[in-house]
Amino acid sequence: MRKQVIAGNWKMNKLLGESEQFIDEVKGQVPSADQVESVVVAPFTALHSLVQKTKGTDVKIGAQNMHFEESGAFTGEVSPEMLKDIGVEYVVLGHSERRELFGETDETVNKKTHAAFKHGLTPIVCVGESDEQRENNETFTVVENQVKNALEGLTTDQVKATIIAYEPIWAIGTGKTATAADANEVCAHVRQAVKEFAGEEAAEAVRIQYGGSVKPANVEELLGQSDIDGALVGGASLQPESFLALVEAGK
Ligand SMILES: O=C[C@H](O)COP(=O)(O)O
Repeated sequence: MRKQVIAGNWKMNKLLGESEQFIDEVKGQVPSADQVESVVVAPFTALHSLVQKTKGTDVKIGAQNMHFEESGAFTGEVSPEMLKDIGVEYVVLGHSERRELFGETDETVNKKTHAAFKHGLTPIVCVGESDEQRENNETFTVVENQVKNALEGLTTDQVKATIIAYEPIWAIGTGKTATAADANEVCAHVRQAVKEFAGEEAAEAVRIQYGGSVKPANVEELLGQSDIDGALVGGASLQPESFLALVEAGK
């Protein structure tokens, strides 16, 4: 049985004080990390403080992106070592908004995934199709290629430790959620792609989240699906009570 992982991706929201207040409200309320992984993926500006505030609690902290290089002339970027140095444990890679708006590619996602493991960070690798690709019945091909390109060169153990987030672009921030059955069908195809790429053991171990307008009203049905092992949540993760409802559903 795979442990569910619920990650709240705040995107470009919350000032430092708001971030700290959120953690103060949830850190003693989330279920044990033995039951469900509760991850807050905050802006860079809050990461150090939130890591300090969550030490010894069941709340884990993640970053929304990072570079793959160790250091150098990459203005505006943050290195894997910088995240590890302040105690960040997870990093979201290849989010569709970074692919669409900031030129992220399968190649850079793969380099970043390798860099994450090199520095002891758990990658949450995002894949998902556009509305047009869905209309053209290209969903399976798109996500399969993104998965295999992201995992290229990883060891079996690294694949097993990777979290893959299936996020249909047309469901992100739109209020349109894939039906649980449709989401599960694609997540099962992602798992099959992992099996073909890295074998049965890796396919059974890898955790696959669904993301795209997840909220307390629909999370139970989604997490009850055979091939969905968690959720990557945007809007509904910004409020403490909503976030707590989401992680409770993951127990
Ligand atoms: O990273 C989170 C996804 O983009 C989903 O965002 P959303 O829950 O606001 O649709």
